[in-house]
Amino acid sequence: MGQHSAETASSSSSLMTDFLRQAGGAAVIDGGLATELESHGADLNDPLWSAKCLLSSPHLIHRVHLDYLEAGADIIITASYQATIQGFVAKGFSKEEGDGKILKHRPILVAASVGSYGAYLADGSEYSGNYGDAITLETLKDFHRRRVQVLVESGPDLIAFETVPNKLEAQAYAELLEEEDIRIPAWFSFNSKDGNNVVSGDSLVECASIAESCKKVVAVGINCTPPRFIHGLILAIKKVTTKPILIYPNSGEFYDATIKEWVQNTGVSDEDFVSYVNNWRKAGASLVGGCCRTTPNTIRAIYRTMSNRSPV
Ligand SMILES: C[S+](C)CC[C@H](N)C(=O)O
Ligand SMILES: N[C@@H](CCS)C(=O)O
Ligand SMILES: [Zn+2]
Repeated sequence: MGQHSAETASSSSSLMTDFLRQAGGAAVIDGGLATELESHGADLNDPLWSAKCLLSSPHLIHRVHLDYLEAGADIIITASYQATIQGFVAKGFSKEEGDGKILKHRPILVAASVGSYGAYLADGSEYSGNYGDAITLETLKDFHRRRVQVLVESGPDLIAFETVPNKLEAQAYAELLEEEDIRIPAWFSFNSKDGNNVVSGDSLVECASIAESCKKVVAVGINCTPPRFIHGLILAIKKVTTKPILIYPNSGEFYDATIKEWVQNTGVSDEDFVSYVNNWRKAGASLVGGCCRTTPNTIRAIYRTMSNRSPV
């Protein structure tokens, strides 16, 4: 490893720990972006899902990011989850456009979202992680390569590889970060539907170990997963990582991909969601927020609960 890349690796690895130290030992991540876009009237029944608003209503995205910052989020995640080169080309675009960067009034990190190949399929495959034998490590690296480069060129503080459903995609991201010599640190966030493995059935511990061994990864954790599973998942991740642990669960509701709606009205209320937060912190999570079906109210409540932060 040359001197330059050694320096990069060390500045990458300190970004999150420095940020957490400054924030008092823990930080708040924002909540569901798509959920809020919908509640402001956006129709996300589209192959691009929330990324459709980058084209049709960027003012709404701006508004939702500000709402989350006002609610207390220290880290906001961009609308690029389902923004893929292939998805925009299918809409008749060739090559253009990037994300704007929000003005910082206090230390804030902007995390560029990268949703999985399954998210691009727009059929809920990010909750199965079953891509079939035709999809190989190389396919996945090639699928993500250019979009990751485009996101990096837009200057985010972090790349958020989120809702990662299987081990193959985690491996693809880790190799891509190295091959493309990406200088922006990343987090890996997996999802689970059994509180034990990631959604494909691959071992969470093995997935988290891939994140652990990648120098460019500065935090590892779980998102878009029911709150009731989170405590056990944190304990599992803790066995294999020294990196900060992040969690941003969904409300606990179920996504029906055929009708593209959240169908069970049995989600966890904001109060209940927040009642978990101290336990998650004690279990070892230092970054806490919300994913689908959580709102600025959820984040405000998390922020209040975490206001007496102490180093972990
Ligand atoms: C995290 S899920 C709710 C995202 C949407 C899905 N990829 C779809 O397009 O239906
Ligand atoms: N960042 C995305 C996550 C989807 S699982 C969103 O909040 O809409
Ligand atoms: Zn989600």
